[in-house]
Amino acid sequence: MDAIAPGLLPEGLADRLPPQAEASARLVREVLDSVARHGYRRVMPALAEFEETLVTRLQSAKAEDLLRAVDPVSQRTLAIRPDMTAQIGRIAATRMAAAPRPLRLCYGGPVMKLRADQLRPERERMQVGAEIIGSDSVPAAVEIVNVAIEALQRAGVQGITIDFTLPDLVTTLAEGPMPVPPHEIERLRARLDAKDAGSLAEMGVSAAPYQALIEATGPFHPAMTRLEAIDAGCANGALASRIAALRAIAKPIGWDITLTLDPTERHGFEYQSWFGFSIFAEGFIGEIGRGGAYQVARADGTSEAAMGFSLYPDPLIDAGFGSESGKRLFLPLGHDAGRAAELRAEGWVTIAALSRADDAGALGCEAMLDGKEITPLG
Ligand SMILES: N[C@@H](Cc1c[nH]c[nH+]1)C(=O)O
Repeated sequence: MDAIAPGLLPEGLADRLPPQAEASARLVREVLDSVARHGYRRVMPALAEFEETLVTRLQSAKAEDLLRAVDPVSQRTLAIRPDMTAQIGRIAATRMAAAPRPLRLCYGGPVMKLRADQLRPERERMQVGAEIIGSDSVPAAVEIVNVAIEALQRAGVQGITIDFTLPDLVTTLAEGPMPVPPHEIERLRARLDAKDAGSLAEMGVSAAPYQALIEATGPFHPAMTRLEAIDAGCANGALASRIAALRAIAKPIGWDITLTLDPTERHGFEYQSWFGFSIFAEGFIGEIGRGGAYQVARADGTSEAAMGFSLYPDPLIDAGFGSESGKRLFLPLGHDAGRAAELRAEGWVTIAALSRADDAGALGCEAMLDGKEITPLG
């Protein structure tokens, strides 16, 4: 094998340099501060854990999608977390099993996937989010969606779109009022993913009623009207409670947020149940966040309802969110340390000379301390 060039990182991994490293930390901080005001308390799950505990807790990550290694210490396979929600579930089901419900927790940190996806080449991503453990009710969904929106808006994100989905919709219909043989469901879902009405028709009579679901996609209100028509027709009222829930979740959302519906969307919703949502922001390709209802498995075989959201803020950071350009002041050799401390307290960033060779301009300073005075640099 050839030697690795110095500074080369594996595909999909990258360092964050100034000023983005600081911007990333600031943005994560802003989101966490915003959710903390709603009573979410921070946990810091471990960076890696036993593969089986990550895979089984939510049926989320499939083992082959995890970055794994055999731990020489425990002789077991460890995996780097691909999604902190599963870890929050583990913590809630074990060490915080006795904590009162609903349990509100939040988190922020890097996660790692084995493979990049088509839209995002990076494998390591920052994830920040909040989870309610102990409820997946409509009020829990209302809170989670609104807390996510508020956190993004406080961070300055505009042009937010929330796309609602019903992750278990197809299974519910296929097992109930719109029956499809179990071995056909996957094929049906793939064709719905492709929004290909023609290929659905080719699947035969049992798949035909599903064509209407393709039409129930797009701006929220017209799409909901179409979903209601499906419910009144071939779904035989099986969706009534879901439709009412979606309307209740949508109701308090501000007019400045665009709402859409994509009832059969399942990409990224591997473990969510009756409700899911994706978050988009104007000018960004792909989602910047996602959330929904799910179940956390407990050791005794029972499960607990939960609801949460995760944001993936890296594209925002690349676009300049979170950056704050502090004014940089050069402190020459022998400067007045007391005055410099005062100026730092006023918000200046000070760069102290270590030798006569240090160049204020090259070090990015816009001013210099001259006695007690600030002198702008040309
Ligand atoms: N962790 C999920 C989103 C989520 C949080 N809570 C529930 N769902 C994801 O990143 O896709």
